[in-house]
Amino acid sequence: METKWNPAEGRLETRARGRAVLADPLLNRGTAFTQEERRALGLTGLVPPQVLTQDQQAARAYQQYRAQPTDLAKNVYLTALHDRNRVLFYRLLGEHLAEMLPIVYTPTVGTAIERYSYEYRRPAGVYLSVDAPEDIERSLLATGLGPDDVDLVVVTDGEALLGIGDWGVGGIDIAVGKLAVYTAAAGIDPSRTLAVMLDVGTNRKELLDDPLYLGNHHERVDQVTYDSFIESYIGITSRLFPKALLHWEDLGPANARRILDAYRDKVFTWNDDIQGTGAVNLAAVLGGVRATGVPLTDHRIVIFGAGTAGIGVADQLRDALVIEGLSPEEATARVWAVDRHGLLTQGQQGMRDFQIRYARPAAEVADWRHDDEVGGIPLAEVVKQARPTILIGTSGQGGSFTEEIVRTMAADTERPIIMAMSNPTRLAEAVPADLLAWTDGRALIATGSPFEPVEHEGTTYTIAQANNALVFPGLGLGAIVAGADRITDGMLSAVAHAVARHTDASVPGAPILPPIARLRETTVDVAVAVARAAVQDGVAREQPDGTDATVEERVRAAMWHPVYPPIEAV
Ligand SMILES: NC(=O)C1=CN([C@@H]2O[C@H](COP(=O)(O)OP(=O)(O)OC[C@H]3O[C@@H](n4cnc5c(N)ncnc54)[C@H](O)[C@@H]3O)[C@@H](O)[C@H]2O)C=CC1
Ligand SMILES: CC(=O)C(=O)O
Ligand SMILES: [Mg+2]
Repeated sequence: METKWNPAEGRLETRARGRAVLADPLLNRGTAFTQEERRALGLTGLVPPQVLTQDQQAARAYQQYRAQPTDLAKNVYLTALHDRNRVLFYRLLGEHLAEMLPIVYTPTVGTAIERYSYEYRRPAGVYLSVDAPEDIERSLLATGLGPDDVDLVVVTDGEALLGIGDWGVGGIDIAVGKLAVYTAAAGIDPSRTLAVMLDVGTNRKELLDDPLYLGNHHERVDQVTYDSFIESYIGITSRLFPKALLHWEDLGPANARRILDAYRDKVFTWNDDIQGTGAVNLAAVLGGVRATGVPLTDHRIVIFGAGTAGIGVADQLRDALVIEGLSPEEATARVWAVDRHGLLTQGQQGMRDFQIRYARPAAEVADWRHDDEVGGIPLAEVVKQARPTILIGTSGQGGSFTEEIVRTMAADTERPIIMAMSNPTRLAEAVPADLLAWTDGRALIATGSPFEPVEHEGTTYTIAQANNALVFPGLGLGAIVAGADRITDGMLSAVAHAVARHTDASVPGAPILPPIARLRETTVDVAVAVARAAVQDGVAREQPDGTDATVEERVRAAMWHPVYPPIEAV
């Protein structure tokens, strides 16, 4: 590689000179290069004479950011900064995390994905095509990264992006967005990460018909071709970058679970939508349950949208109920899962493998109301009959928690816990102001995308954001620090409990999750808990000595900070 970090000297060493320096976002610091650095790197005359401090650069960049007319324009501005000067991008993002996360992540990243081929400026990450599997290795090597150089790879195939569906190659934006959160929250070194787009086609006709669409112009490939491509990708990536955590994002429901089950015991991999969402949901439930004063084992849970995220959520709630003393059967029976054809019920046609466990016995629901349009027992009837104390939405169906449904639930439950987890904002199953109005302020609420606080009868309610962003950075950091080679259920459970320790929702209006503005602090605790769980579960290659302080010191020391390091022309 042209540029290398020299840990012994604590400096970057580069053979790059002149315009090549300015073109490399990991090296470029624009007007902040000192005169000496400019001379050594062949930059004299290639940047304006004045040398600025990073503070001055950050203030100017923030003004430019604020001057952008729309959220999409802000996203495009930040993407350009990310592609020009990565240190400055993270400095800005870290300083204005609560303000900018909705721009680089949900909800605006959803718009950026939809507009990808139109707003395109520069490539980001690595694009692997199903039509040329023989190029996988060459493309990954073209990054110049070697076996010790990569900690984390975020990959998507663009099929189920947030709740907006299949946007093909535009999915690269979610991989880049997730990496931005990893670095901003957990200080994962951005030069040690990779965003990968697996282009296996798209089934969105408007993209296929659009000559400007930048991905492969064919439909998604059949399963045999897909599986063989995935197998090649995993084999080659884990051989080239043996230490890297392979993060899966926004795969379609048919593939997400199958890939996780096939590989989670073989390589260092995890699925954010299944496992990360499960962990953040459990954290919110634990925070909410504490505020209700009713033990977890006495709660009844309805999940609306039994797909990748919904069943991931169900699985971790079920595991938590088992840890609290229920048998696996009793724990499973606490969950009613509703999908597009209504309540999952034994004998129902077309259920996915991973849904079957949650299908209710036909006898239990024999006299529950069937809705012909839905083709099964609708959510409203499930809420009426099952009398949930916890209602979770992972359906991507905006507004589906109607006033009638919420009022029915709240009639039976003192403090209903209601989580509208679907993204982006317009797909939330309900909005917080309505939930508070319909429950006289009694609901304990979380949403997947950020919402402003709500005033209700003299109390200000801060709305918890139940987004896997609250957990995946710490999970990644803890796993990397521990030198883990697998992600275990114990590590996920540790994540949820670590996050839940950061909340006290007993105060009126307080959120059931810690705020995004404190994400970096929460993340350190999550990472410590994960590193300890990795040791306990026997998957850590680096053995910390077991005391909290030491693990925490190791975690903090591993965090990258957005400062310009010394640089040496070699
Ligand atoms: N807050 C968070 O951290 C996360 C939120 N999500 C959100 O959850 C939603 C679902 O994401 P995935 O599980 O990845 O997608 P998915 O496609 O795997 O699951 C969606 C499920 O909803 C079902 N569904 C569709 N229409 C329905 C209807 N009318 N009634 C009931 N069920 C219906 C589908 O059949 C499918 O099983 C998305 O909006 C996504 O943004 C996903 C991951 C994390
Ligand atoms: C947050 C996330 O992973 C999703 O909405 O898919
Ligand atoms: Mg996702």
